[in-house]
Parts: sequence; C-alpha cells; structure tokens
Amino acid sequence: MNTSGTDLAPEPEKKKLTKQSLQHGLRIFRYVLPYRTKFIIGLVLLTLSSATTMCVPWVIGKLTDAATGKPFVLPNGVALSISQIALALFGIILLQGLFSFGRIWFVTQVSEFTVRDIRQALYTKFVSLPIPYFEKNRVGAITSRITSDVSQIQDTFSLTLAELFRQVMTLIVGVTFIMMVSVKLSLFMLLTFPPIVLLAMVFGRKIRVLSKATQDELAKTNVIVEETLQGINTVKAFTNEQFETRRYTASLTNTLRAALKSNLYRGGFVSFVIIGLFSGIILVLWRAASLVAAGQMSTGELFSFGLYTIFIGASVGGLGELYGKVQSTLGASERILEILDEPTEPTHQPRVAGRAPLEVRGDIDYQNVAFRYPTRPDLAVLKDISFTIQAGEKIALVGPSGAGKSTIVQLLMQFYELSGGKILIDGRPISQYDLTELRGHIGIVPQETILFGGSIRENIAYGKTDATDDEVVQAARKANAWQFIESFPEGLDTLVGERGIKLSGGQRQRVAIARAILKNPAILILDEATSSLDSESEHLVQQAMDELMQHRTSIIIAHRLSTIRKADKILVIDGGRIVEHGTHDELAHNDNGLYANLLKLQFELS
Ligand SMILES: Nc1ncnc2c1ncn2[C@@H]1O[C@H](COP(=O)(O)OP(=O)(O)OP(=O)(O)O)[C@@H](O)[C@H]1O
Repeated sequence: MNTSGTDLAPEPEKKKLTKQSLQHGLRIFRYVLPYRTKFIIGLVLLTLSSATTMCVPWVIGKLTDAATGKPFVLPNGVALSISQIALALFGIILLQGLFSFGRIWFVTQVSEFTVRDIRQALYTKFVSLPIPYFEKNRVGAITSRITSDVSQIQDTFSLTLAELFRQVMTLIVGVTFIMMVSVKLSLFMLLTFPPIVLLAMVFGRKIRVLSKATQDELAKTNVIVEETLQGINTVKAFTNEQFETRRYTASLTNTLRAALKSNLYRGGFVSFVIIGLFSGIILVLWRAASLVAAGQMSTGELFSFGLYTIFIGASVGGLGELYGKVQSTLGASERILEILDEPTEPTHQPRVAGRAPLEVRGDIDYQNVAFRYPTRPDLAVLKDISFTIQAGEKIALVGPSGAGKSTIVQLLMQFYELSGGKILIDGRPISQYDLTELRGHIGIVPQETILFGGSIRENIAYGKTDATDDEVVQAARKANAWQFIESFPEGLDTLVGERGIKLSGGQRQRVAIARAILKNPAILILDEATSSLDSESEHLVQQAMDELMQHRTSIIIAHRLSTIRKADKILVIDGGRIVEHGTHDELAHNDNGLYANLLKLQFELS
C-alpha cells in the first residue's frame, strides 16, 4: 500500500453488478449520445487495432515455420518467403499503430467532451439546488461528485471500456486460435490456468480490503493535519502542540501498521503470481514440447500457441481489475445521476423571453408565518410571525441571539419553504413569483461579507455583473469605500480573497454595501455585524448604510443603537415570536419590556 500521500481519495464505493444497477448506471451514457459518431468510429478502430494485435502471434508462428523449412502457402498456391512474411508483419504493426492512434484520438475526445458536459450539468444543478440540500450534505461530499466521481467516469470512458472490449476480444479470439492450433493442448492449458487465476482473484480481493483500511487510516491522519493547521491559533493559544503531535503520531502509527500488513500480502501476492503463473506456463510448455517432439505440432505453432497463451493469461488477469473498475464506475455514475435527479428550487424557472421585467414596490406582509428548519424538524424556530412593512419603510428586528431574526429574513429570500402562514410582497404570495426574478429585487448585506477571490472591481460588480467601471466607482463612493480602494496602488484591480490582500471587517462591509448599491434592489436586508468596529470605521459604515437604505424597504437585523433609533418600526423577537413592536421611543419607555432591557444592557456595555 502506498502511503506517500498522493493517493488520498478513499476507495470509491462499488456497486454490485446486477441487471438493475447496470441499467441505472448506463443512463450516464445519455451524455455520450451527442458524440455517438465519434464514439462509434472509436469502437470500430478499437476493433481493428485489437484484430491486428491478435494477428501478430499467428504471423510470427508462420515466420518461425518458414524458418524451420515449412513455407507459408497462400490459398492461391503462392508460397511466401521469410522476408515477405516479415514485411507483412511490419505492415500489420504499422496498421496497428495507426488504428491505435485513431482509437485514442476519437475515444478520448468523446470522454473529454462527455466529462465536460457532465460537470457542467452537475454544476448547473448544484447552484439551483435548494439551501436545505447543502445543509444535509457536506460540501466535501458534494464537491467530490464533481471531481472524483466524474474523473472515475472519465477513466472508464477513455480507458476501462476500451480495455474491457479488448480483453474480451483477446479472450474470444485467442481461445479460438489456440483451439485451431491444437485442441488437446488448448484443453490442457485451459484446465491449468483458471484455478490459478481464481486463486489470484481471491488473493487480490483480500489485498484490496487491506489497502482500503490503510487508506482510511491515512485519511484520518490527514484530518488531524487539516484541523490543526486550520485552527493553528487555537492550538497555540491552548499550548496543545505536544498533545496534537502525540495525536498525529498515534494516528501515523496506525497507518504504518495497516500499510505493513497490506504490503506483506502484496509481496505474497507477487510471489504467488510468479510461482503459480510460471508453473502453469512451464506445465503447458512441457506438454507442448512433448507434442512437438511427437511430431503432432510444428515449432511455429508452438510459438503462436505460447504467445496466445500469454495474451489470454494477461487478459484473464486484467479482467478481474476491470470488473472492479466497472463496479466503481456504476457507483459513481449512480451518485451523479442521483444529484442530477434532485429537485431544484421549487420556483426556479428560466425567465420567459419577451415578458416585461418584474416591478417590485416593496410592500411586505408576513401572515402567521411558522417555520422549522428541514434539518431540525423538531424545533419550531418561528411560531406565529405577522407584521407588515410599507414600501420604503425601515424596520429593525431586535432580540436575543437565536431568537429567529436571521431566519425571518432568510424566508423572504425563499431559501426555505414555510411550514405555515404566508409571506406577501406587493400583495402577492412570494411563492407565486419567479424566484430568480424576485431575488433580483432583494439586496442583502450580510453580517460576514464573503469576498470571492478576484479583484475589488469584480467583487463590487457581483451586484450587477455587467456594470461599467463608472458605475462601480460611483457605488464605491456612495458606500464610503472609494477612499480606501483609491489608496491601494492597484485601485479597483487590487486582488482580495485567498490569493489577495485581506480587507478589514469595516472595509469588507463597505464592499458589500457597494455591491448592494449597484444591485439597486427595492427591498434591502441588512444584517448588522455584531463585531464592533472602531468609531471611525463604524461612522463610515453607518453613513454608507444610510445612503443605501434611502427609498427602499429595509429590514435590518439591528445591533447598533443608532440604526435602531432611525427605524420606522422595531420588532422585538424572542423565542420565534414578536413579543413587542413599536417605535424606539414607545418601546424604550416600557420599563418591563424586553426592548428596554436590551437597551439598558447595550448602554451598560458601551
Ligand atoms: N440552518 C439552520 N439549520 C437548523 N437550525 C438553524 C439553522 N439556522 C439557524 N438555526 C436555529 O434557528 C434558531 C434561530 O436562529 P437565527 O439565526 O434565526 O437566530 P438570530 O435571532 O438571527 O440569532 P443571532 O442574533 O445570534 O444571529 C436558532 O435556534 C438556531 O440554532
């Protein structure tokens, strides 16, 4: 087993080869259909190249016979000289080379195009899957569909299928040829070989199980490395370097043990193959030599027979491995098809061309909204939420952590389906809108701004991908982001994200605000960052937010007093319900109220 760390992918899950799994897995072939002409040409060339390969031992046999005084006579009575046979052999090899080139060229084209199409279909599917899907499935598991599962299929299209085809053909043609040469010897050979191959396959299976165990152990060690490197600050802060090193060493020792055991079997397997297989060959050669000595077989026939036997042996040996690969591919293709069959977001429809663009005023009406997260159906997160917002109003949602504020706004974006009640925008239930169109009118400035790896320009233009430079600069100015962007030597082209510079929290927020300004939505959702900014930064962000909120319906998940004061209405959320509502002044004077208490707390803290 290789523990070099280069082969980290866990052994792909295999599918038992049944009629049903085959039918299911073969649906992936619909992606080959557009390239069927190339595929068929590839198959024809493959047949031709296999056929020419299979001719070689036969012609070599004839060449040997000609050398030992038994000339090769064509059906028309012409005897071929040694040179002519050698020339024919050369011709066959030349053809074989050309066919192989053509086969590879056509088959790999089909596999490359098909794989591109499958990846594209998967990606398109991923981005249109509903949010709960991503909560139920780990990102790693999803990405491995588009990487390793698709690569598995690519291998199959470009290599495994061709190999399988060739091996089966070698087997059929090979057995036919040796039968033609000598039935007796063939039967003897076929009785000797299969038991050895069978044993080898059992051995091979055991090794695969051991390899998988080693890989699993190796994966565990990698998890430790990943975890500790990602959380290196925590490791150091808790002075747990030694603890982690011990943990890693223990895990490495397990890997080592598993690898040594697997290697022992591997070594055993190799010596078994050498001794077993070669004993078989010796046995067959001994029998063949006896036949030649008895004059029942020519030297050339012995030669051909020997070569065909090697071909047959190799293809029988290869078939076991290919069978395993086909099983893995069926598993991979089933997992891919499963994703492709997943329902997309319910109202995700492509825009109908020619229809007038949707206009949104921005009246919002929540009517008895109840909600449970699909991943936690036992917890009623929102119980009975009703409120209205007139177009252009600013409302603030306040309340303790976990009260359900973010959930309320996520439902407006239709990230989840409601468990009860209705949400109306401009008097129409949100489920009746075209999802993409409606989301186009809702802007969001999240608590934690995610910047995509790329330039600041690209990140701002994420709000309107076709924005001109001028529009981007205007948006950056309004968002109070222009000063700091301008101070970078590369300005808008400054790279941010993983490969670029790190922006401060306040700068990131202003980029997010610029994004939202550029999007120019009728409805705005602001999730204020809880982490405090320095007062200068806070002031700039606040100004930018005020600019952004002008003339829009705004829902603010508010943490800052200044925002709350300016709101037209405040909804105090607790335990999934609205427990108080009113203006700042009204609520602040209700001494026993939650809002007044939260306010007091904030004052004390500041
Ligand atoms: N994706 C999710 N899946 C399952 N439960 C969730 C999910 N998101 C939030 N919750 C749960 O829903 C409840 C409400 O969470 P929510 O994020 O809406 O609260 P919040 O008032 O916005 O809190 P905070 O001010 O801390 O952001 C919490 O109990 C939380 O654990």
